[in-house]
Amino acid sequence: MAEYNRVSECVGVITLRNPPVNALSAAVRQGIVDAVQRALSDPNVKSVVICGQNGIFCGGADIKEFGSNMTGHPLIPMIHAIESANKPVVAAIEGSALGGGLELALGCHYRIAHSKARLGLPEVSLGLLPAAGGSQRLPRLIGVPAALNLITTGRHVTAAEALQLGIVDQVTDHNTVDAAVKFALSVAGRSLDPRRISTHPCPQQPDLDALFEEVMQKVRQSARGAIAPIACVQAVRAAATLPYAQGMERERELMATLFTSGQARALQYCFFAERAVGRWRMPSGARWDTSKSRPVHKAAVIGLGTMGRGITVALAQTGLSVIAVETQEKQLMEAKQAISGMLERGAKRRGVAPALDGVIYSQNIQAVADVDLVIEAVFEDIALKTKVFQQLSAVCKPGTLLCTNTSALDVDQLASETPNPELVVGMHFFAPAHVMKLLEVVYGPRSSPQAVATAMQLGKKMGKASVAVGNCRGFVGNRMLKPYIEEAFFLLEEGATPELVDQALEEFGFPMGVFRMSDLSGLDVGWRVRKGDGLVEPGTASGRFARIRQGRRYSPLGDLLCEEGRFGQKTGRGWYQYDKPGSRVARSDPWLHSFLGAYRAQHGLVARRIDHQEVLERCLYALINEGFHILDDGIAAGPEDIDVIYVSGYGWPRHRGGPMFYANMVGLAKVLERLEHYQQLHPEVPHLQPSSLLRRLVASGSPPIHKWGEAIKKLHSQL
Ligand SMILES: CC/C=C\CC(=O)SCCNC(=O)CCNC(=O)[C@H](O)C(C)(C)COP(=O)(O)OP(=O)(O)OC[C@H]1O[C@@H](n2cnc3c(N)ncnc32)[C@H](O)[C@@H]1OP(=O)(O)O
Repeated sequence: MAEYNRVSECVGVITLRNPPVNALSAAVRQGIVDAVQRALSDPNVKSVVICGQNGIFCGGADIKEFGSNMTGHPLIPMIHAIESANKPVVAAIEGSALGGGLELALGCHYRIAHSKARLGLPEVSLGLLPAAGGSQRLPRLIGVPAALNLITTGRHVTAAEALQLGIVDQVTDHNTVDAAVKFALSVAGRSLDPRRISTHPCPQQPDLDALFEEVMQKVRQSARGAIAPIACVQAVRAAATLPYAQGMERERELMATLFTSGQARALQYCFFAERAVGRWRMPSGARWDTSKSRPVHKAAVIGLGTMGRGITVALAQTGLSVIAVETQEKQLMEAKQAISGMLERGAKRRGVAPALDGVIYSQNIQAVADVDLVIEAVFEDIALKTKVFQQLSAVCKPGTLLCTNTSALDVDQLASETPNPELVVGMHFFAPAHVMKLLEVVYGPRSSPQAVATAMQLGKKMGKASVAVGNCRGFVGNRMLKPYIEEAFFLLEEGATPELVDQALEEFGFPMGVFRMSDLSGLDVGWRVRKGDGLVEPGTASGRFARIRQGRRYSPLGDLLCEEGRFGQKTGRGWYQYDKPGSRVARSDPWLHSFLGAYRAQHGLVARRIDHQEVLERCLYALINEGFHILDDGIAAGPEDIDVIYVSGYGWPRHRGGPMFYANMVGLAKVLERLEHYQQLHPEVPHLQPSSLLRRLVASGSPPIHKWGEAIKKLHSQL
């Protein structure tokens, strides 16, 4: 797992071999220890180079080992042995040096990086801190402010930035191992004392206390309940204020707390879940590894409203050539200006040239005749979308993939209106489409595996967390959101306020509670949908029966606010009040509170005290319950798909892993018991009726989340 060779007579080269990322598994650690010993005891060897096979130095500790009892040679003494070696050790960094990989490099006396290499300490994103001495060595090497920035954000830096910060000693465009060997030869015999980072004091920093206070405040604010960023600040503070050995002790204590925390488990689950969703599969048996995607060189976007503009930008930024179509000249000109601005700002941020020439604007749908893929993003209206799809079928060359950007419409119905339904898939983007990470790729029963593979591949190219899901009302994300929002409305009827509900959800970790979010996205959006569903009734009927519609409990609160013209931020009034239309700072609104009081009186509802626990259980367990229905229906292939959707697109706190992971952490039996409890209290609310899959999983002993797939298969085969 670590190969040892002698080159140029006197340089020992240690190559980490553990594909795909040369993670520091127990076998690799042992291999390094043995090879270092061999090099140091060989009198012919004057210096040592450590590198990784296949163009990647090291992706860090083996995250898979974290879930088990870690055995084997520990990382810290291994790195210490390298740093205290009496022969120079040079790290030859190609590809990535991340986490434990960079900590290993920091234990070396010199670091040479390829110009395309990326370096970082991303442990914080796994709920950890760089606890193989990284939190103590990096501040000593590059100073406290820069180290705090890297360690608390986990961001990766380019080789150029690493050189500027002083993390690496040299950057090369050529063969990195050759450069490192040459370098190792040149430094053989030099004193190593100044090169042992752990022996350096931290560079002096004026106003250290003020700096730490400021950073801690910033981190607490952005962490939204995550504990690792705070521990990272504490560890760097130890580096700045304590001798190395004591700093290491503090690093160890902080790591022990993080390591056993549920948050680290949740974040590591997210890491693997994000990769697992790329290995999509459909109920038909089609899979990612047996379905070939089609090349997409040229794409088109139809409809340049907010979504179409964002999608055009996302496509153009991947280097694709894009035809952007809008039939009205004025709208086309406005869109062109807006898209160019977005491309320019994006390019400036990324330090590249804007892809302005990549977009061709047209009023004529004929312009898309030779594209490989079209994304239709016209208004959310099935008749309009059908018309556009029929036009596209007539205009596009044979085999062009037709994608619809819809958040709720029936993808299969749309497909059935075209001569080639196998070429149709949904691509549900989230606004703003060039920023938001999530993409639901929606397949209907007739979508071909190739169409799904192509949309998934395109999503990956756009840097999206792309999740393949089946076709149903609301797909996965919005379908689960419905019971969540309905429960929040019911809680208001029963005595809660928007402030109380939002506070409970924001303390849980959502960036915005349900009512602040509703004010941001516009109350009229849901109103329109409810009207379409025939749920909105005019008038002021009172009593319980006025709140039973289509056989189930219904809260008209949102409709009543819309009737008052309260659409949220855009009108300056919604569940909260705002200084003026478009303003973002939500303030409590006395009008709303008296409105709720009058509403309850009208309907004979007596307000009761509702606590945060009830808010969380009612809103979150209703949402999770729908997740179980979705799994049972085969709309999502596994819990990971649902969790990636919620973490990437719906603000579910990442350190809680996603709704299905959270249910697993809370305990399925507990979730079931609370749903049964609330269902007894509210029998007219079907979404509180526990899903049969949840019941069956509990009855089969609540298997851990990574075994749900097997359990679901077994349970289905028994039906
Ligand atoms: C005492 C504690 C000391 C140290 C703590 C640590 O070091 S924690 C680990 C810190 N390292 C990281 O967080 C890096 C994680 N990996 C990545 O960011 C990327 O994988 C990387 C290295 C940039 C490569 O990206 P790429 O897009 O090329 O590949 P991909 O992400 O799809 O990964 C390929 C497969 O490798 C698996 N993998 C990646 N890193 C690790 C790892 N550190 N341990 C175990 N496995 C890892 C990844 O899961 C992929 O496999 P798959 O089967 O598809 O899940």
